[in-house]
Amino acid sequence: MNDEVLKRLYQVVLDRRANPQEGSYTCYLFDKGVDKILKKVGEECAETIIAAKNGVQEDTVNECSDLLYHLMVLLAAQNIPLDAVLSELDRRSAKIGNLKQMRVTDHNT
Ligand SMILES: N=c1c2ncn([C@@H]3O[C@H](COP(=O)(O)OP(=O)(O)OP(=O)(O)O)[C@@H](O)[C@H]3O)c2ncn1[C@@H]1O[C@H](COP(=O)(O)O)[C@@H](O)[C@H]1O
Repeated sequence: MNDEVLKRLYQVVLDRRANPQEGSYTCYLFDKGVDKILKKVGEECAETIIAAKNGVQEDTVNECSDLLYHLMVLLAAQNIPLDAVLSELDRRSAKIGNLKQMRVTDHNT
């Protein structure tokens, strides 16, 4: 396992869209359209909340995984590269890291 897994999953999702395969759940979602994909994102989000509230870590991990997969399908359906989200997260972590560093520096002067 490594942190490239989301990128690989996104590539598989793109490949399913370009090369439809029988029995593929991803193709089924693309066929149904964006409203179905959004419905699934909403369902998986709600299931994640319920699992977390119940406090069973294994269930929460499973629901978060379902949610991330469906988010990958949503990004692909909207023609948004995964890198757009990863870059935004990267930008925020640099910005927030800088802000924290500035607060520490202010505090020490
Ligand atoms: N990560 C996933 C993944 N996570 C969840 N799911 C599917 O998401 C569905 C969620 O279950 P639900 O009970 O909510 O939905 P359902 O009743 O099956 O179907 P709906 O009619 O409600 O949509 C299940 O069918 C799961 O199999 C996934 N399907 C595929 N992937 C990845 O996508 C790749 C390609 O899969 P295929 O497109 O199926 O070849 C796989 O190798 C995996 O890496």
